[in-house]
Amino acid sequence: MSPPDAPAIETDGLTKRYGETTAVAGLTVTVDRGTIYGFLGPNGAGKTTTMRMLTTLTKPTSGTARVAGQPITDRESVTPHIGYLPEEPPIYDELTGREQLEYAAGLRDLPEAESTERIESLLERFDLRADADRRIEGYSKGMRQKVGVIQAVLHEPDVAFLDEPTSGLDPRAARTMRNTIADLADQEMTIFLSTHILPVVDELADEIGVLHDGKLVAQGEPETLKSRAETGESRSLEDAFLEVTQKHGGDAGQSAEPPAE
Ligand SMILES: Nc1ncnc2c1ncn2[C@@H]1O[C@H](COP(=O)(O)OP(=O)(O)OP(=O)(O)O)[C@@H](O)[C@H]1O
Repeated sequence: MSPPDAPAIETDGLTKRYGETTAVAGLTVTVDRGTIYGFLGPNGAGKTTTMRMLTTLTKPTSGTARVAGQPITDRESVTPHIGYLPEEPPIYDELTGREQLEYAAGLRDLPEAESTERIESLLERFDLRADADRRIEGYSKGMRQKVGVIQAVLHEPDVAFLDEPTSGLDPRAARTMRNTIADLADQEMTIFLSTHILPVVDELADEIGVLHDGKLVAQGEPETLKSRAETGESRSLEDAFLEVTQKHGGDAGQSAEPPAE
């Protein structure tokens, strides 16, 4: 169990360097339990590197972090508490969708009855039941994405790290994804959500952090970020994003184009 009062995520000066490149520079953030944290930033800002550190896949160069109260240096204690959907979901083409999910449940030591029930209900929810016994090699990008997300939350982790969860999904599936994320947060799961699709973050996030060149350049509730400090007048999240990433240098405008869902 994680300590009951610990924040879901707590980082202090988290830094990652690759040779001359500083991918993440002294990141200090706190994410409360049961909230949805929208993690934004232009291409190359350091979002994936941050998520890889928080999921113990990459070691920080310096700084510390705790996820579900566990230090990220202790991989074995962090892993049971987290789920991760990376940009390319780790799935086996030769398995069927259902076999892949059963395999993922097995890795998490989920009791069979519980995992069967959850797998069936998530397959149903994502409209994948009819294809669940086909091999993944024949799946579309969106179907693979659905399998990736289901396996990231199947074991009901305390914290789910989702990198572009709506990528490749048609509008109906993207809506199912957004509703699922909101439901999971209602059930006290913390969602660390990275996406370039700003309306998704605007709709879902309780708190937003904007990363630029490895540094956190803005943080707050969506409404706060959207309100202009000088006049109090509201602007779109896209305008706010462009402004904070422009102010801190770089050609943020290029990277803020929302990709098609
Ligand atoms: N394994 C690596 N070796 C060297 N440099 C790396 C490595 N991984 C990331 N970087 C560099 O670190 C910086 C941050 O990359 P990262 O992938 O974390 O950005 P991102 O915000 O996830 O970008 P995107 O939105 O394009 O996915 C980039 O300059 C990238 O080139």
